[in-house]
Amino acid sequence: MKGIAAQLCGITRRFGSTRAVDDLDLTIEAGTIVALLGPNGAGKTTTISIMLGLARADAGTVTVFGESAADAVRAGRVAAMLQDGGFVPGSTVRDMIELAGALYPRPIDTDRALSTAGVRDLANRRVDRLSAGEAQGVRVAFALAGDPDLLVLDEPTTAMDVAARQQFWTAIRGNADDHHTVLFSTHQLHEADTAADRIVVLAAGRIVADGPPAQIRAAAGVDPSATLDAAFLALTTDVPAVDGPSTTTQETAK
Ligand SMILES: Nc1ncnc2c1ncn2[C@@H]1O[C@H](COP(=O)(O)OP(=O)(O)OP(=O)(O)O)[C@@H](O)[C@H]1O
Repeated sequence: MKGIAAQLCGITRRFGSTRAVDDLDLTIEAGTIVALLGPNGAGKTTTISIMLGLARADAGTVTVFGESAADAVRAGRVAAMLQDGGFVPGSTVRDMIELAGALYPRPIDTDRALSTAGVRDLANRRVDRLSAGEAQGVRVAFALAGDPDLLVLDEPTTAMDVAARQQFWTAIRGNADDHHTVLFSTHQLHEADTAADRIVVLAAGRIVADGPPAQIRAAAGVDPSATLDAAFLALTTDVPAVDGPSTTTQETAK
């Protein structure tokens, strides 16, 4: 299944005078792993929230597998792992993953989701007794359980230790094929460098570079052997924000 997983055209979202996302065009091809990078406040979470239908755009259109984000989510084609995703208190990890699978038309086996996410040993643990890194792993299993066509991950490895991060990226790469598309945001740029087919760099709500890691370095004018951090800083430092007219101020996009 090649084709377009998600398409954002002319997306703008303002919070008061801040343009969190500013006339953004982004097409994500099916079967690719795409990293969304940007400094704090660049608009990554807002973009992801709009793509998932969790926040509205002030302007522009979003389609996911050719339909509205809400319809794609309802059809079980999209799953997300968000920064603050919570669990049902008192339930076990296994309960949560079974619940996640039950929400989707073609769930994978619960043990497979747990193993892929590296949390099988935690299956009988209560979710309110997990460490922060363990909880991240369980969120990964939760997102994988429905075998979604598009997996959206907002800063997925935050709080994971080195071994858990390695296992996570092995699982994500192993899961990516023509049928599985992954979009993730991260501040761990080396992870984007090694895991992503394509990197989209946002600053002040706009795309300032887009392409495979080598193209990002070239766009930044840094040496091909330079770290992605160096390219990122060259691309995103001192990008001016564009102020927009005041509209919504309190609405939640996170
Ligand atoms: N609910 C909200 N109300 C007001 N302003 C908001 C809201 N959500 C986001 N913003 C603002 O929109 C801009 C983009 O925020 P967003 O959370 O999308 O950035 P981000 O790239 O995900 O940042 P981070 O890396 O810190 O998570 C920021 O200036 C932020 O302060």
